[in-house]
Amino acid sequence: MPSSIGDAFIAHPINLHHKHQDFTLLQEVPDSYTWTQSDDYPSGDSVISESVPVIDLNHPNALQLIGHACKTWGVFQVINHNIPIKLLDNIECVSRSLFSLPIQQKLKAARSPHGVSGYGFARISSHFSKLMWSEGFTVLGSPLEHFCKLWPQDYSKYSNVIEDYEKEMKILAGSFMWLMLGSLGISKEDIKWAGPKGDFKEDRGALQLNYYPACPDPERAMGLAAHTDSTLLTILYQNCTSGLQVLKDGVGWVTVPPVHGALVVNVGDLLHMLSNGSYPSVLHRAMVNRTQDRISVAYLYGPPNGVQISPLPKLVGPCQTPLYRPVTWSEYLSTKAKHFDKALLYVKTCAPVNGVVDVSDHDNRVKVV
Ligand SMILES: C=C1C[C@]23C[C@H]1CC[C@H]2[C@@]12CCC[C@@](C)(C(=O)O1)[C@H]2[C@@H]3C(=O)O
Ligand SMILES: O=C(O)CCC(=O)C(=O)O
Ligand SMILES: [Fe+2]
Repeated sequence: MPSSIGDAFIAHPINLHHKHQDFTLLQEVPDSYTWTQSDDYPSGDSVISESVPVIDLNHPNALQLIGHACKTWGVFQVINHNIPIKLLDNIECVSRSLFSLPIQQKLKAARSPHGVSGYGFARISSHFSKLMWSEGFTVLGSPLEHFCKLWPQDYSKYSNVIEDYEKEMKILAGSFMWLMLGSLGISKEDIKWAGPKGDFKEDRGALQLNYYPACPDPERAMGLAAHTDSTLLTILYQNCTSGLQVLKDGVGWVTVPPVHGALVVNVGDLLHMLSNGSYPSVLHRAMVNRTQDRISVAYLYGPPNGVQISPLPKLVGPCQTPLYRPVTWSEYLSTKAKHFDKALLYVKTCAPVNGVVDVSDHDNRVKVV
């Protein structure tokens, strides 16, 4: 099993046989980018009767509001988070500069099939037969190695912004951990790996820059297909073009409108496990726009290498068994790379008895039949 997230995909490299596209040359959506219902394409319009909560972190009841949003939606937007608007502007500028480089230049920093960092299709692309109308750049740790290839002259001004952003996001993500878990009655003593000061100093994150070019036929294209994040939590900055949608049980796809200066926070699969299923990891996707391009930056936050995530004992009733078995982040990423939307089933302690899933006898895992 992989021991760090940089190794998580070694056993499951992505081998896409499609060439990278220069979207600016496309006057129409090619067949390989045309999604239909059977490709998991969105049916109908998104719902506007309900909206994802926008929470002011200075509100006296912020903790309760966050807890409620996590339980009912698995996602919320936050304002007054103390991240300077200037830094959000700067990360958007760096992303725009990167994606507007010529395709040959971007490919110099291409992600390797078994790697995490670099330029390329979203990792989940290998689970779909159609291509997504987007480009991505993933940063794990320092962006220097790749940025030297993209901008041989002035890589440091770009990498400084990324490093500042990563630093701020890491601190913010640590605070969200306590806010999201605090509302479930979890305190600093309950999580040993939070470190002696409870500041989650050792935890780590990856940064995903996403670019969605304007699309001549947005109804038939998909920016980023529906997925849950394999994280504890994700903090997303989206620019002023809408595109993010979340699926709410019994309601449908709901657009998360950009709110100036706000950040979107969503529950990932690992926090869902830690909460013993109380918090859903929200299914989300990104749609594209006919006239405007769109940029988003996701900070994907997870536990340190080697730490096993399992339901917190306080959240498992005295007569219950925990819903999930312990897994490290890299083990889970590897399971996700192989089984995608079935990954959570594979880490369940027992299979549902509805006949969809069967317990395999030889490796003690769940087999989907
Ligand atoms: C730490 C992570 C989390 C990853 C894999 C790895 C690096 C890149 C992340 C994303 C970012 C884009 C959506 C996603 C679904 C994808 O394709 O790559 C994410 C995935 C996950 O959350 O599973
Ligand atoms: O672009 C968006 O709004 C969503 C991006 C996303 O889901 C991701 O990077 O994991
Ligand atoms: Fe996501």
